[in-house]
Amino acid sequence: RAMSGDLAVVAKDKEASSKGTMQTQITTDPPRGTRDFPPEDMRMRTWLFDKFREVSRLFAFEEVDFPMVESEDLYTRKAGEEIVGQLYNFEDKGGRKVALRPELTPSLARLVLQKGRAQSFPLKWFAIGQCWRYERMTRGRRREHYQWNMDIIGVPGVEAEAELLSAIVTFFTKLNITSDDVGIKVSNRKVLQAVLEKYDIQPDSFAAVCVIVDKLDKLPREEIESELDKAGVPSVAIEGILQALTLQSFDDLEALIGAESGAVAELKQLFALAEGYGIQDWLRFDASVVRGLAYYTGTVFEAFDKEKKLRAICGGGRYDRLLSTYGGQDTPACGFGFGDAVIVELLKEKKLLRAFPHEVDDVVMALDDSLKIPAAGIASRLRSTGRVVELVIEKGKKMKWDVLCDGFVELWSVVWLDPSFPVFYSAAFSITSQTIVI
Ligand SMILES: Nc1ccc(Br)nc1
Repeated sequence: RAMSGDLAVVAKDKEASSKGTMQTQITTDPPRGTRDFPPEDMRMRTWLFDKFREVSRLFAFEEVDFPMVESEDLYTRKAGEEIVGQLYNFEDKGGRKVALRPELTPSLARLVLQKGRAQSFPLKWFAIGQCWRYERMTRGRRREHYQWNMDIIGVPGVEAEAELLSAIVTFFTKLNITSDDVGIKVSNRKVLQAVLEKYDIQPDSFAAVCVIVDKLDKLPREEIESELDKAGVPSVAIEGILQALTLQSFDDLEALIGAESGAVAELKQLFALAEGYGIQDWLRFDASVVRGLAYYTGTVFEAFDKEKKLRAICGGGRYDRLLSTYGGQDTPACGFGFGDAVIVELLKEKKLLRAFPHEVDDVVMALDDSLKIPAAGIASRLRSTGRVVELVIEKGKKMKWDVLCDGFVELWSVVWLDPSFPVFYSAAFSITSQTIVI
C-alpha cells in the first residue's frame, strides 16, 4: 500500500477505521478530458487500431512513431489555428518550452528532415499516436484522442492523394461502412488562392484566410466576415470568397477561375484516378472544404457522415511547404489524420460495432491443492500449443463463473483433474474446443 507525503492511497481499512484514521480516497476518475481504457474498451481500441494497421500494411506503408512531447516551436504557427490556440504546452524542469503533440504531421516532418535526403523518396509512413489539446472544459470536449496518420513524402502529383483516399475507403469498407453512409468532400486550396489573386490579396494572408473560412460551418457568417475583415481582406473580396466556397461542380469552378487553372487540372486528374481505384462513388468536389490547418497548400479532403449527425470523421491534404518552414528544402508531401472517436460514434450509429468479449480457449482449475502442480503443467502444455489458457490460481473452488458458464455453453468436453475422478492428462490435449480442466 503506497503512502506518500501528500497522497495516501488507502481503501476502506478495518484497522484504519478502528483507529479512526480513515483516509479520504483519491479520485478514481482520469484527468479531465481524458479516458481510461478498461479491458472491454481496450479490446475495441485494439480491434480498431488493428484495422488501421491492416490497411496501412496493404498499402505498403511503414510504421513510425515519435515522442508525445515535442518542442513547442514545432507548432507555433501564426495563422490563428485552433490547434495552436489549444496547445497543451508547459515549461519542463530544464526551462524548455514543450508541448504535448496536438497532431502527428509536424513530428513526421521533423523526422523526415532528421533523416535528410539520404533516404530514398517516396516515403510512405504511417503512425498511430495520442494527440492532445488543452481546451477550457466549458465545452466539455475531450482533451486527447488517438490519430491514425498516413503520409506520402516526395510525390508531387495527385497520385499520392489518390492512394490516401483509396486507403481511407478501404478502411471504411473493412468496417462495412458504405458510400451510402459516408462521403468524402474533396477540394483544393488553389481554388481559394486563385480567388484571392483576383482581388490582389497578398499570399502571406492566404493561410489565415483558410483558417478563418474553415470555420464557416461552425460560426455565423457575420463572424467569419468580421474575422476576414480583421485579416485585411477587403469587403468586396469577402463576398467573392464566400461565393467561391459554395461551388460544387467543375463547370462552375472553371467559370470562376478558368479551365486552365492548376486547381481544375489537379482536381480533374484526382477524380479520374479515383475512377481507376473504383472509389468515385465516395468522392464529391466541394469547394467549402478548406480544413483548419495552416500548412495545406493543395488538395484538401474530409470524410463526413451523410446523415450529418457527427463531426468530420477524418481529413487531410497536401502540405508541400511544411518541411521548408522547418528549414528544410521544399518537399512535396500529403497525408491524413483519422481520429479514434468519431469513427466509433459512427459505428454505433450504424449498429456496426460487434461485442469484444474476453476469449480463452481453455480454463484449467485444480479442485484440490494436491493437483495444483499437474494443473500448472497442463496449462503450460496447452499454452505451448498456442492455446489461450486461464489457469485459475485463486484460492478454493471459486470459479470465474462467467468464463465457466460460457465454457459449458460451448463446451464439448470436460476433463476432471480431481482425486475423486480418474486423471486423463493426455485427454486434455486431444480436446480441440474450449476445455474446462478441473
Ligand atoms: N488536435 C486535437 C487533439 C486532441 C483532440 Br481530443 N482533438 C484534436
